[in-house]
Amino acid sequence: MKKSDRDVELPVSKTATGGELFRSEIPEGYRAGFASFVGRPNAGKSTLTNALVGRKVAITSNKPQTTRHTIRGIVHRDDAQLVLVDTPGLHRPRTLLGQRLNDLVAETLSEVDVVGFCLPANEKIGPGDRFIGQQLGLLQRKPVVAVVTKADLVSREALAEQLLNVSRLGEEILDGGGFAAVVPVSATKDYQVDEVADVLVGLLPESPPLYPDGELTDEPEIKMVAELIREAALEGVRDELPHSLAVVVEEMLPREDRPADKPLVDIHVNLYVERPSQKAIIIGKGGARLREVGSRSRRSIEALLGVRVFLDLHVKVAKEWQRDPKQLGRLGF
Ligand SMILES: Nc1nc2c(ncn2[C@@H]2O[C@H](COP(=O)(O)OP(=O)(O)OP(=O)(O)O)[C@@H](O)[C@H]2O)c(=O)[nH]1
Repeated sequence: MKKSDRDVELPVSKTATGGELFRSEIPEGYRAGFASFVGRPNAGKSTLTNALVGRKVAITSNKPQTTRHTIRGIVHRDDAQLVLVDTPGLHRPRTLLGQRLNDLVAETLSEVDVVGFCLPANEKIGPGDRFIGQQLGLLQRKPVVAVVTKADLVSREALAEQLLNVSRLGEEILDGGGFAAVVPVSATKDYQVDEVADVLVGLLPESPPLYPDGELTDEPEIKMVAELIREAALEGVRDELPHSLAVVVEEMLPREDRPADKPLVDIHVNLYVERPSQKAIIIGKGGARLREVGSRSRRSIEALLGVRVFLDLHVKVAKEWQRDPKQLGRLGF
């Protein structure tokens, strides 16, 4: 047994959700690395990520130096640690053009160990898939696993046919033998989710864990929650609110008097903007936008924490907070 260099001696720690997340022994043959799901919108990437990460989630916002991408979740297993990250270039190819896309693809090449290319079982392979596939073709020697999602929506025959079509696509777009594997999955019916994890883990390098299990404390958990809310709040209004939004989790506590099998975490959050006009943007007409931000981020927070969450969002104006060191400190910058 060997220990990771980074596996610092921490006391056994409990998260806000009660999970025990410390492990000091690393078995022989342990694998760890980064994977990223790509695929056109609606392909099932997020649902699969959530299903994989499930309750075993450990959240951390301490990004290791090897990646600048957002960590969606970490699958901790006895034999491996699979870190699921976003690769923006492949995620939303249509918003990027030419060189920039190529750069992002090259960046991905150096930063993830394996790519999971999601293709829905119930939809024909289309130009969007092909486009992403071609970009993946530029990732020389990077294993690409084709994940045929939403397998529950089609018959066995249709699934078999789609698997064949996907394999053919792999041979067409990837040099040297196509996809490393083609795996059907249903994230909502929990069919083959572990299989997807096994295949991805099998393609990771042997390595000690990138994130010590025991590192998880409430602090990075809170940062991650803030990051998720910030992302949801900026969705679609990034241009109007470039860097003017700070999210502060004021309190995150398990609610008392809940049955043990139905825990609930209360999260109180302030969103700070610089101007009243920005506040209006965040809140939206009749509060509609803020409600949407709340429900969208609540879903991802619940997936990450593995518990139900009550999310209480407030928007406040903190004038010119970016230029005021005192305010910056208070807002966690
Ligand atoms: N029946 C079924 N539906 C699924 C499955 N996985 C995802 N879906 C549904 O497909 C839709 C899209 O899933 P997402 O996981 O949001 O897809 P995505 O690829 O992350 O989408 P973007 O964020 O737009 O890129 C949602 O309505 C899911 O509920 C599955 O295994 N079975």
